[in-house]
Amino acid sequence: LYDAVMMYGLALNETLNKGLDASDGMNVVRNLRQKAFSGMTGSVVLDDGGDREPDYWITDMNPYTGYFVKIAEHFGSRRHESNSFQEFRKNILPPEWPTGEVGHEFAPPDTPVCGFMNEFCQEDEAWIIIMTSIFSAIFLTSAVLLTLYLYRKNKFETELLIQCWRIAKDEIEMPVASTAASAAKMQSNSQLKSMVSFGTIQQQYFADCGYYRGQLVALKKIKKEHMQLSRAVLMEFKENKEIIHENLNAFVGAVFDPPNIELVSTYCHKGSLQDIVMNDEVKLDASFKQSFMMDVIKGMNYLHRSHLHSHGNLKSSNCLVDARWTVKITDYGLPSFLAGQQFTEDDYGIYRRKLWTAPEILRENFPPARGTQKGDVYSFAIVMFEIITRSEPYNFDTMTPRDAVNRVRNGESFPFRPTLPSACDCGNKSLVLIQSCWEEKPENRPTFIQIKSTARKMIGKDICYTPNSISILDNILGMMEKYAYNLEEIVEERTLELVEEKKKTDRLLYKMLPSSVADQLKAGKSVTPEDYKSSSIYFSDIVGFTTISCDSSPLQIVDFLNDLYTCFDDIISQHDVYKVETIGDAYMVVSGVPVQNGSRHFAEIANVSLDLLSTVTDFRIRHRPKQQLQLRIGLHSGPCVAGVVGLMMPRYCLFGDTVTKASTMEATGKPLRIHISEEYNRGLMDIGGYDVKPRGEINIRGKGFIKTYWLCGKKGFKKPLPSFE
Ligand SMILES: Nc1nc2c(ncn2[C@@H]2O[C@H](COP(=O)(O)OP(=O)(O)OP(=O)(O)O)[C@@H](O)[C@H]2O)c(=O)[nH]1
Ligand SMILES: [Mg+2]
Repeated sequence: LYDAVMMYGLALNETLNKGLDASDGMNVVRNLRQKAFSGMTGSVVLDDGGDREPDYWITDMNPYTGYFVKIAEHFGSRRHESNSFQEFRKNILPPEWPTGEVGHEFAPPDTPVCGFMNEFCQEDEAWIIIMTSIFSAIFLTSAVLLTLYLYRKNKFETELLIQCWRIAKDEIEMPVASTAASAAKMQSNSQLKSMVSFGTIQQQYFADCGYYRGQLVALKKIKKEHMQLSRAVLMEFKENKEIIHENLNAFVGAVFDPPNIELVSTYCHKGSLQDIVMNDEVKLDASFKQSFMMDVIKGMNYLHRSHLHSHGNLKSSNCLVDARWTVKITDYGLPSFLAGQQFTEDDYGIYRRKLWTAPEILRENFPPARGTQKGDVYSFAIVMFEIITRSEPYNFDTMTPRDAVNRVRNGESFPFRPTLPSACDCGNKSLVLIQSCWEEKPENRPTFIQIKSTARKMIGKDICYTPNSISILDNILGMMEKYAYNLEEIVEERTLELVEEKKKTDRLLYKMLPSSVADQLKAGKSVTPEDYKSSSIYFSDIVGFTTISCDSSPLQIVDFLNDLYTCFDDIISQHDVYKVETIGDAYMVVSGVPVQNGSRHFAEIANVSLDLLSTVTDFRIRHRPKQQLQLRIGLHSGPCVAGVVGLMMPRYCLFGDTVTKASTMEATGKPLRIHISEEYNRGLMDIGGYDVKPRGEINIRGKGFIKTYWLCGKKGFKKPLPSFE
């Protein structure tokens, strides 16, 4: 503080001496430069900038003794007076550095390489960071890719080694007897047919089948006794397992237990396309054929775009038809696995296999194991020919398969092919498509993508399908819907007819039996006999009917009785009476049964009798118009029992003495007269208004002499009646 006050005092004095304003700090500070005085801390020297040049010395700690040793001195006060460096800086001892080195030459730089604020190294560092990041990214990516590659390779190899396609023979259960029989039956229809069609084939194939994990599978025996599972074969199995498409028959796996080697694939219930198209019992319309064609095209299109690239053995026996009528192509892939089979077929069989092979492949000494895509298109043309014509490609009655194959191979000036029909139910464009597919030059044949689009257009135009729904199932469903709708209408119609018929039957039943009785019988109940306390019974008979019958033909009699009883029925329908029966010329009517009517039955029966008698007076027999019909009527009243007798032809009958007596009244009466009993007469008298005359007493067998009466008319009865004189 002393030195500071001194310094300020000197500067202030000089400012004032110069006549400057001392209240301006800058003036005072400017007079502080280049000053020297002796202060409390020694000599104080200020340089041009007003900074103090101090005197000091530097000590260094001796690491061995632990004492500080003066190694240099600095005399700031002398700095401006001396000309040589040594005069104001004096090195006493060389400095010893923390590195162990001794001497000024080992002194660390006064400024760090990258500067105190890293200002000299910034650009370099950014560059290094960028480069480091790039290299790290490249390294990391490569490492990830390498790991991925190794992982996939490892996985692939593991999968190859695991052999997930491999099936142990005992994992396949043979179908139990009934299932096997039905499976055999399912096939035998088609297979048997194929045996007939290809009568000259010596070996008949039947697909063996079994159950693998509950699924019905077809087993195909490979004709090889020894075989190594090479890497190529393993790869092929893996490839086949990965193929999944609606129109490619699923490859389930293989039994590999040499000499037993079998391929296992999903079983198709309807057999092969060959079996179906050659079976006359299977009716195929155009839509079915087109659906088959579309299925084969879709399956092949997928196969050609898959890693399998081509089929190489496309033929109708390798197009299977499943339970839903979908075609599924089979026997694809596995070229190395299938190569070298020992076929035991004869010449016929060997050449038959080649009917689907394209001419350029037939000409090759070593045909490609997988075939070619264009070769598949040729095979497809032959399959399509078989579907459309439902016949074999060539007529083997006139030529052998060997001839046919040789002619195709030789490439005649007009290439030898199956003979196409002039028209086709699937549309004539199908024929054009077939021709383009079996072109001699492979490059002129279309690809399956082109075939698919042509077929879609063709089918879309010719047939009712829309291009997006070309499926036989859609077609069948459509047909079923229509059928169901139609069926509903038919059921409705039939129900109405049934109701009408039932009404007719009911009407007939109600005519034959009292409605209460008919209802009971309809309900399946037994009819209990009913007791009636009071009823009136009418009996009538045609006088001389036997004579009339003898003189007439049966038909005339039927006509006559029909006329008469229709007329009678018409009359009785106007009264409260019930017609019980007609037996020949006898006519029986009752009142008060089956519906009781108190004592009204006396009057009802009397009225009916008078009406009938009056009608008879006018009635003319059709074939004997001059003859007067004579009716004998007897009436009686009393209790009776009514019931139904018989099960086959149930009849409503009346029983009791009243019935017998009424019949007797009729039998003992006279022509064109109404003979009534004493009991009945009493009832009539109670009602009154009837004209009744006593007949006197007559002798009735078993009853003795009884009083009887004649009913001759009724008050107010205007209809004509015969004379009772
Ligand atoms: N029902 C039914 N029959 C089949 C099945 N697989 C094959 N078949 C029948 O077995 C017969 C013989 O088949 P394969 O042994 O493959 O003989 P191929 O098809 O004539 O000739 P390649 O395939 O060349 O060996 C076929 O014609 C079919 O009728 C199937 O899943 N279900
Ligand atoms: Mg096959």
